[in-house]
Amino acid sequence: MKHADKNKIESTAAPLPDGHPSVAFGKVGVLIVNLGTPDGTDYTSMRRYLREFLTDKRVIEWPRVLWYPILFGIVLNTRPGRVGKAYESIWNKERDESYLRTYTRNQSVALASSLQSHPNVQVDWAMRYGQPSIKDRLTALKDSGCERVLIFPLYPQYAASTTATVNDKAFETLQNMRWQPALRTVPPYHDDPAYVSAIANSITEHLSTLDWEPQKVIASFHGIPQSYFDKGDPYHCHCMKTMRLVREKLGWDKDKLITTFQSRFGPEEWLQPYTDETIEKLAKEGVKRIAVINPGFVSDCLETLEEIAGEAGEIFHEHGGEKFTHIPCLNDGEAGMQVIETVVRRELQGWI
Ligand SMILES: C=CC1=C(C)c2cc3[nH]c(cc4nc(cc5[nH]c(cc1n2)c(C)c5CCC(=O)O)C(CCC(=O)O)=C4C)c(C)c3C=C
Ligand SMILES: [Fe+2]
Ligand SMILES: [Fe+2]
Repeated sequence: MKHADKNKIESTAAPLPDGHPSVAFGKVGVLIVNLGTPDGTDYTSMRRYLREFLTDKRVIEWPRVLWYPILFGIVLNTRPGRVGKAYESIWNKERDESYLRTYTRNQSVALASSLQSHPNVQVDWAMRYGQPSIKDRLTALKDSGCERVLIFPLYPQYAASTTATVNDKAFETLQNMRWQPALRTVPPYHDDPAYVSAIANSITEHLSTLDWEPQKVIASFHGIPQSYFDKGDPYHCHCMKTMRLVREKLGWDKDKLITTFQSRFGPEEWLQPYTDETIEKLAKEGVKRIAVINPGFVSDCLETLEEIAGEAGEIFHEHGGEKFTHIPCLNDGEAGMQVIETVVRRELQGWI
């Protein structure tokens, strides 16, 4: 037996004695998890989703006594209607769901297919907020015989408000299990050569489809409050490292590829430079052609389709910009699946 085979799950069990409860075993689970999404764009669905999201202490770290009166008194009364309209504009009407859900499901199906040569591996998907929940899918994997489960938070750059809260939820689910599966969590892969190449290639491939060349390419990441960074969150460093590597891969200089942060929420200062302000400034300075990419988002969603492809494009045009293009996320395409499969195969080493 090769060294790496020692940890593999062998199904050499004898038949169960009479009266013994039936047990499923011998499998390895992979659970890919993205942020979440409302079930519908109506007020009730939006409120339920935002409530689950915005009561997460990993997302809003303010003391509850200060935050809850604002959340329940103002935010959850005003935001569901406004954000519901934004979701409506990017809703996948064919499936009556958000694209984030569509892409995440497709990624799970494609990953399962690429791991077909390992029949004991079972792939599933979940959302941190909304459905399908981490609790339900992790329990289903365990019940179907997964003795080992790899949790894959679909965020290349680690942030406590994304990666850690997925892992927290998975471990919280285990707290209620008598017979827990062994759990592994996927580390950030912001500097993985497969990911860096996929982002660099997606830029060059997209630009080759245009009959114009952008003067600037903006890499816009979701922001976090500056105070989270000051407390030690590595997110900013991960974003900056990703973009240094992408720039090196492309052989571009610093002026051509700019890193910015979007999606501010609340009155605090967030990571800077802000995407909207940068785009406005560039347009005012006379830059006429830009492209924007969202390397931190594995799948297109509200934040990329509405906030960037929609709103950011409008800001650019309003202030004198002429040509604007949004470079799509890797989604469930071949290059994106190559990244997901590479990371999963590496993290499953010793288990398959
Ligand atoms: C303080 C609040 C928030 C922090 C911190 C935050 C971090 C963060 N979020 C993502 C990825 C996504 N966020 C999305 C939507 C979204 N984010 C917040 C707030 C914070 N995010 C809110 C309130 C919302 C909902 C929309 C809204 O009300 O504005 C999404 C899109 C989901 C979809 O269904 O399309 C993603 C994805 C990251 C990566 C991140 C920290 C690094
Ligand atoms: Fe967010
Ligand atoms: Fe740093």
